[in-house]
Amino acid sequence: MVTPLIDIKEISFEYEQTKALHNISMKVEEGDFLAILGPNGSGKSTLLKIMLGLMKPSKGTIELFGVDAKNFKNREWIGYVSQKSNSFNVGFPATVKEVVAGGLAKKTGLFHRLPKSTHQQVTEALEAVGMQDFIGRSVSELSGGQQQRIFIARALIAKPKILILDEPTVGIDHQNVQAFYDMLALLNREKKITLVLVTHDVDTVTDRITHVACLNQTIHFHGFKEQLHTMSDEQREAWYGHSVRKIHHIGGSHA
Ligand SMILES: Nc1ncnc2c1ncn2[C@@H]1O[C@H](COP(=O)(O)OP(=O)(O)OP(=O)(O)O)[C@@H](O)[C@H]1O
Repeated sequence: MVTPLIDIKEISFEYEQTKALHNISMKVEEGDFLAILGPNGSGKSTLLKIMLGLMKPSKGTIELFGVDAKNFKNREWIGYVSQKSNSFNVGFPATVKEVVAGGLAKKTGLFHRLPKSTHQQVTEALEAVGMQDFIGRSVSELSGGQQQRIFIARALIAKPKILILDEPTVGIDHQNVQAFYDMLALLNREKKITLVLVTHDVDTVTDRITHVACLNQTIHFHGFKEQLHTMSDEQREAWYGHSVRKIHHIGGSHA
């Protein structure tokens, strides 16, 4: 049997007074392009942070690449682009090359001279996100969508096997969101990078993903997006409340 990249077993999580996640079990397999969907406050960011090993569940266990998260050493296998990465400090005059090369800092150490091979690695990472022509530009001069691609390149340069993105299209204008998801789908298909993301772009993301997880404290559905129509109206409503009509079309149901 193939080992899942992430295996979450019966986890729960509370923030002091707030119950955020309850008894969640799910696996992320190699090659998945998984979108975690849910209303505001449904625990999506919390779940990502637990997947990343940044927060410990109050109950349950999580295995990363078959190893208990507590003992997992190969952190570079898991890339993360946080929700706030594209709110870049415009006063900080870093170039695209410097920001992307920063993704190697864990390997080289922040203050070591970067080896000659770095330029090639930066170029390859930028090519993967369609930003190779911007290598010498100042990051603060780029649009929100371009900055987000740069931060993905920064995560990619460390050669992760899985990339986790928290609402990556925040700050990207509507017409560029489609192209952004196309770029992610290409990373998934051609570079074989497993992707997990949280998003509110239900309409746009649906064509590109392979799997969906519907979260609202518990998992209401997790599987191939084509099977989402097997959820009953009651299940959808329990998951998403009043906005349920908005997401009716996923998985081929046209209620
Ligand atoms: N640091 C924190 N301290 C206390 N409660 C928190 C904290 N972070 C999140 N919460 C609460 O935990 C619950 C889940 O929050 P979380 O940010 O994971 O939801 P989300 O689905 O990512 O929301 P959104 O779509 O609005 O970003 C919410 O009720 C939230 O108010």
